[in-house]
Amino acid sequence: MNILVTGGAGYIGSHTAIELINAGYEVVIVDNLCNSNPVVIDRIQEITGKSVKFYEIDTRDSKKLRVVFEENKIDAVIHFAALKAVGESVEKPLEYYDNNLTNTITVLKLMKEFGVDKFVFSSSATVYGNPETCPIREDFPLSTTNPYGSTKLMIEDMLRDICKANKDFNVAILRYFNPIGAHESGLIGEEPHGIPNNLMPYITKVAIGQLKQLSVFGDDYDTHDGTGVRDYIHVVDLANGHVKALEKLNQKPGLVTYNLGTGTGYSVLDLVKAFEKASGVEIPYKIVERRAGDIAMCYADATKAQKELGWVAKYDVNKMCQDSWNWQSKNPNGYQKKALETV
Ligand SMILES: NC(=O)c1ccc[n+]([C@@H]2O[C@H](COP(=O)([O-])OP(=O)(O)OC[C@H]3O[C@@H](n4cnc5c(N)ncnc54)[C@H](O)[C@@H]3O)[C@@H](O)[C@H]2O)c1
Ligand SMILES: O=c1ccn([C@@H]2O[C@H](COP(=O)(O)OP(=O)(O)O[C@H]3O[C@H](CO)[C@H](O)[C@H](O)[C@H]3O)[C@@H](O)[C@H]2O)c(=O)[nH]1
Repeated sequence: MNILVTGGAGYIGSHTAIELINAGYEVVIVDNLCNSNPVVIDRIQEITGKSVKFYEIDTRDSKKLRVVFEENKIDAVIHFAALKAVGESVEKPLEYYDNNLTNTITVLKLMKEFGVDKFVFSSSATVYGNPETCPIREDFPLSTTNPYGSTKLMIEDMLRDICKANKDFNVAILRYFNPIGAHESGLIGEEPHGIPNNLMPYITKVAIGQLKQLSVFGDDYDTHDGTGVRDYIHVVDLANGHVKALEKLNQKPGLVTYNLGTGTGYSVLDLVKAFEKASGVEIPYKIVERRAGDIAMCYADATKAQKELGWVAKYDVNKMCQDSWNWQSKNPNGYQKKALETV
């Protein structure tokens, strides 16, 4: 089977491409590289020993994307391509609505035209807004607090409408919790531009000496140590969730929705301690004000994916920290430095 992976040069897409290839799928990647580096494609090939077709295309560009459907018999699409920074989405809402909605509609229209009936969508736990209780089940109420989250919820709504109207279309909405870690080779990982917004990349940048100390956003939340609690999940486990979702779509289930998380919450300070233990590097931190828009606690009830997909996260927080550090320490400047060195 040929799987079109949009955004496949990005953090989660690249790890998923590897797990798809390992599971015997052929992978076609489309990415405009707005948040990724072409070196990733070489690394995927190096890790898997298989070749990957890559098109540098903006998925909003229907004319160019059509060529991908013409040149390849696509059986299913896994749609990662999106802009994903919450803060930036508040500053640049139009760019977020344009990129995330337009590109999804363009992909879906071409799928309809070419008779492709399986679609896996990267959604986010952000669609649960500020949940009243944890763990969060898939049937909890949905709401959003920023334009990025709204794009995810709008696309989910669109997919629910499409599946109501077309009983032959199959969609897996996957709501990711907090992906961290990297492929254990250390060849691919997360490479945020500028100062990281997310906790784990910030920690690894402090560990490598590029940032002085971590700011912990608030220690007065109603959690076991006052700092925010999240459901961190190893990116390779998350990637495997996509392989399982594809298997499910082969059974033609219509629309299905799954949380992909471990079901366990760790606080900011828990993660700092786990990282220090895994890496042997001390992480200096200071407690600062809460970050606007943050919630106290967010972790999944992951039992639905376990029951219906036979998927369960295998890697613990120690492995997540080890692999994040392995990636960061082998690539202190991300892909750019390595790319120049290997020239
Ligand atoms: N990382 C997270 O914490 C997280 C959590 C929940 C959901 N998600 C979602 O998962 C998906 C993948 O996230 P990621 O962390 O790998 O992000 P990423 O930025 O590393 O990957 C996204 C990729 O999409 C590409 N892209 C963006 N717009 C495009 C367009 N118009 N045409 C072609 N390519 C385009 C980027 O260049 C990038 O390579 C996104 O949809 C994101 O919203 C991520
Ligand atoms: O420098 C930092 C960065 C983060 N945090 C704290 O660490 C926790 C995790 O923060 P992240 O920014 O890593 O992750 P979020 O849970 O805030 O958000 C991420 O996961 C969400 C899903 O749960 C959405 O997908 C969102 O887009 C994505 O950025 C929060 O308590 C946050 O306050 C810090 O203390 N210091």
